[in-house]
Amino acid sequence: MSTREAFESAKAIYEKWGIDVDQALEKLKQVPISIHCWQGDDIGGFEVNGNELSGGIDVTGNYPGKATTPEQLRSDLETALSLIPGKHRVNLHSIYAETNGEVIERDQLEPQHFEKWVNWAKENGLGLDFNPTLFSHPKSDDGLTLAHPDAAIRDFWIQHCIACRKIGEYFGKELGTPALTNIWIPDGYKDIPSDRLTPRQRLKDSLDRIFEEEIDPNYNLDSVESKLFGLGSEAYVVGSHEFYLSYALKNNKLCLLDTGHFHPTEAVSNKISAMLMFTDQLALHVSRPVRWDSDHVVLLDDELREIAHEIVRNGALDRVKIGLDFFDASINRVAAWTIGTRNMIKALLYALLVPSEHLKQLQEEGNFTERLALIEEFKTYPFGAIWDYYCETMNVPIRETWLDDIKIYEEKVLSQR
Ligand SMILES: C[C@H](O)[C@H](O)[C@@H](O)C(=O)CO
Ligand SMILES: [Mn+2]
Repeated sequence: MSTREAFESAKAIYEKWGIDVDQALEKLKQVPISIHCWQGDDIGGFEVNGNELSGGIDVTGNYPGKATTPEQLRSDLETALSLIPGKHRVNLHSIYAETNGEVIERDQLEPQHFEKWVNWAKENGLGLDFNPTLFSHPKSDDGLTLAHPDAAIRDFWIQHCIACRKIGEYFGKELGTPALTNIWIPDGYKDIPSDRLTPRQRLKDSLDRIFEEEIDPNYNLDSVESKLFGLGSEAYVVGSHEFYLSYALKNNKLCLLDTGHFHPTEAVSNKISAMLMFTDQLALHVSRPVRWDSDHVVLLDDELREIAHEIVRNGALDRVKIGLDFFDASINRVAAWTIGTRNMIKALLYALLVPSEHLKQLQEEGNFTERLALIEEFKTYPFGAIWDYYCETMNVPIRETWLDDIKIYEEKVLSQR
């Protein structure tokens, strides 16, 4: 049976439930996923005076072929993008600046240092998102940045974040789609703090200064990313969820939820509807924590599907900015991007192919037996045939055939590095 024939027969099965499969595929095409560049080089970046990764995050593994130049990273991203259906975005960190061999301190970064990324994004029809980098730097060695007791250090990082918002604005102007500039800081303490308030007051003050200048939201949007703990900030993180949720709501910023930044039984899927009642937009870093914030490659697991259900059935595909955040150096890095991003898209498609209105109605009627029965039966509906057809019509390999492309790329390119 051809992919098309399998699709037609699967489509008829979904249509019995009133699901418009063609419309679902059209919707899916419009959803950009922000793919994080840092999976390609283990969050190394290209600073001339680059430092070891710090900030309480860690990448493990030494699979050969990591990108060590911007050209290599872009080529790896292009390969991954050729295996992922749809038009997407690439998420950069400030450490990916290209400064022609010159040392440019982070507070001095300018749009010109990202001109090559912008030209590349234009050539490839991509949007760009951005992040100031407040780690892997001598001025963050003690694990404090925007909440640092030393005003000079705080000032340095404030200026860095201001510079990054201008770079985000430049991305948005050049590419015709607003950049999401996301602030995540490592600040916290390893052991029980004697004062939780003062660092939070300093963080609030720093953020107020960073966001003082209004930037047209058509060009740049700001988000703030919370965390529960990190290596070295086990007892206390200044930018906790409650801190940033409150800050974002009060200051009209996007609150960014990283799926690895909560207690192990706390689900981000359960937060989305609650937050969407009080905010226009929110942002995600979809990741996979294994026992800790380990940033494993995203799987098509229950929680990913639940996140997708919450976005789709609440009509929030344009209100939730979906970004990815994982880094696994123990496997082929291009494959890691491909697996994780395809899974995110699969989850959205899965959610688009569920009779959500009917399931909502069953719940309203208190018919929990039928609700559970249908949710479970839909798991073995011929979803794969619709996914294959989507991949084929979007000109990317179907099922696992993309692995052949990865093997060729590994042999010809990655293994030669
Ligand atoms: C590199 C990223 O900015 C970083 O992973 C951050 O988003 C995070 O999640 C830290 O735990
Ligand atoms: Mn994150």
